[in-house]
Amino acid sequence: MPSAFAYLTSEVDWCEGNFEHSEVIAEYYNTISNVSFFLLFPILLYLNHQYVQQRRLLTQPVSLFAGIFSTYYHLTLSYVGQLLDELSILWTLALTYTFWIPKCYFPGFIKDRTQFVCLVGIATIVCTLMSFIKPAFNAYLLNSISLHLLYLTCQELKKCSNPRVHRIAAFMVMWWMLAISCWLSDKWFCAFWQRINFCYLHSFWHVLISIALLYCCPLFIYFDSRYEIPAFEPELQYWPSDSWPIALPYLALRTPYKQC
Ligand SMILES: CCCCCCCC/C=C\CCCCCCCC(=O)N[C@@H](CO)[C@H](O)/C=C/CCCCCCCCCCCCC
Ligand SMILES: [Ca+2]
Ligand SMILES: [Zn+2]
Repeated sequence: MPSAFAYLTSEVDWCEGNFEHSEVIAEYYNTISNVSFFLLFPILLYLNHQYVQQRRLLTQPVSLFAGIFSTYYHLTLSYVGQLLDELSILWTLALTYTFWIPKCYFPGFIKDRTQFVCLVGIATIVCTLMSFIKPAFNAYLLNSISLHLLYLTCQELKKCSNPRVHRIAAFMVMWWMLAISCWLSDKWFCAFWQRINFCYLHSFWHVLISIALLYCCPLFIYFDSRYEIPAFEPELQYWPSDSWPIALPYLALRTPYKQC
């Protein structure tokens, strides 16, 4: 029986041909496209430094682990690589949920954040154990979390008339839809993509979901700051400037309201 660390032992093999461009890298483009995850964290940290200073909180460092393990997974297509890839995403999402879900979205039977942390902890442990049984199924489960994030976004948008916030949410949804279409298409229609010799959709997914997160994170920290740091006025802005055709959204915290 091959070791769980051995090449090509993972349950899922993506559409890109294996060892086509290198003798050591199983899926070349799927591996190098992970660079987008490594760029994500420093960009978010740099742009949203005011928020980080105030809240002393940003779980995005964990997205670096997602990048490292995703690189290892596509490089080897090993069973351990697949597990680490999924578990790093699962635990990043769990951390994000425990810190950022506003209290008003807790289930009715939950009284405070401590109880909510316990609930998320139990769900995460169950999903971690499930990963060992059927890692391929867990990938669908992880993607379905995006639907819950979408629901939360809709609920928050109902309470907010700021057109900038609505615009950033619309861009986030657009990038996410492009990303998820690539992920699903690579999985389900691989025979078609092989026929036309274009098997790179999973690497497109890596880049597109990173772009979606560039919109998702400022948006969610904007919602969070309205609940948790009411002394500041949050404002979504674009770097380097609003007028540039390509610009990155970030959260600026305006000077505290004057207290009488
Ligand atoms: C401050 C608020 C932040 C909000 C949410 C941020 C959550 C960040 C969580 C995790 C980082 C995601 C890193 C993705 C790594 C993907 C690696 C990968 O491609 N793995 C595949 C195998 O190679 C695997 O099949 C993929 C599994 C599914 C991953 C699902 C990730 C969902 C991330 C949520 C994105 C939300 C975007 C907008 C939603 C409307
Ligand atoms: Ca492959
Ligand atoms: Zn991947």
